[in-house]
Amino acid sequence: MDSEVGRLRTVLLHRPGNELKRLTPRNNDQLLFDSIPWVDRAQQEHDEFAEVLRGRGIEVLLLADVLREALTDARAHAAGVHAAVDAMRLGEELAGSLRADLSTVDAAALAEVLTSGITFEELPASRAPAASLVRKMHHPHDFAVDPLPNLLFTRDSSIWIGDRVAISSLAMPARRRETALLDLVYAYHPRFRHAARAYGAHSAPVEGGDVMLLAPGVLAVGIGERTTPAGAESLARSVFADHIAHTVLAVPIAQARATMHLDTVCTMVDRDAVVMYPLARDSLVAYAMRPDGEGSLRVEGPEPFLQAAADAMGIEKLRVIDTGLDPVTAEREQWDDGNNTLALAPGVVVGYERNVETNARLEEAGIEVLPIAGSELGSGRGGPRCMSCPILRDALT
Ligand SMILES: NC(=O)NCCC[C@H](N)C(=O)O
Repeated sequence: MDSEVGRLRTVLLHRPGNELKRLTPRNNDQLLFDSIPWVDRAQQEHDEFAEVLRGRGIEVLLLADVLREALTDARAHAAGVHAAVDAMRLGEELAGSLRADLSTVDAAALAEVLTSGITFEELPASRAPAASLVRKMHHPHDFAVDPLPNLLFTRDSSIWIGDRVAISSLAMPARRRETALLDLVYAYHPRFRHAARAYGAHSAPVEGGDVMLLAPGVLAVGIGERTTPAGAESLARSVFADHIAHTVLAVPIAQARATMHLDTVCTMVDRDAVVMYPLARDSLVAYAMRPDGEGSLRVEGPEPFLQAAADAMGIEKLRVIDTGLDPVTAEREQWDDGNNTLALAPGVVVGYERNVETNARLEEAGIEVLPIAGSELGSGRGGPRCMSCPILRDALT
């Protein structure tokens, strides 16, 4: 895959499941949701999103399916149990007994534990109550295995670049275990087990929402709340070593919840066009990393992002679709992921229907917007791009 906008062929989504039912007003901040979603409606909205993609001939893979299928491999099952049970949290006694229990469950049940977590109350009653201080002292509703409600945002946890997949190293504690799940899927699912890797899940943090394939050979990487300079450098070294990119632009973004990833302020909507939060337009800068020809990097800049991007892409100008919004509407629609579109082909994007003004300006500029509902999906602060991991796109010709 070499761009953001080549015709999309295969995409990985996660239909939100029981893990969203774990969210409460006490834990939603820590679990990175801004409110408590109505789960049935979120699922309905997500089904509609998937249908829009299927309706355009795109193959939709669901994470729960590929995870379950991967876990039918005994090695994956063992790795899944290992990833679920944290002896530092549970103590040796309880960790040992939970490991023994999970080793006997089938792939579907293990997948459910890995995604939805398990509370102390849900642990088998017979397990180590006398020998486990941890079990006795925890509140029954505490998590023995944390749920992963942010699996919904498949964009962030793995990234396809060229014919390689990079498993992200996620920055926030609430998302770190997603790495292990995606690693299982790519290592053991028959469809993926021969996929070559890029970067390395144990490197410094890079999240997929920060990584943008501006053009064949050209990446932009947001640096902010999630992706660190060290992470961007690791990714650059890896893609240069594999000859799948010649330029990586590191783009500092505000370290704030509203702008947690580069794709919250900017996404590509055509080969040479982006939709961008107006305040970012003139303020974004980029540091350009290129191979120095001797196995290391050369870093230049900073210079204005739009110029650096156009130069690296070999075009005269990267068009910014001017949403022309007043500052208040722009801020509201940015918060509601108006700039977070998913391109299905050059000039065709999916966007949340609620961003009426942004979508109207995109249409005026000749971009076809396929609207989807997102009132509940958006409670985790992510739009169509965040909720999708493209696996295969046609090459840009
Ligand atoms: N690419 C994205 O911007 N993803 C959105 C992730 C939202 C999720 N609740 C998070 O805070 O990580």
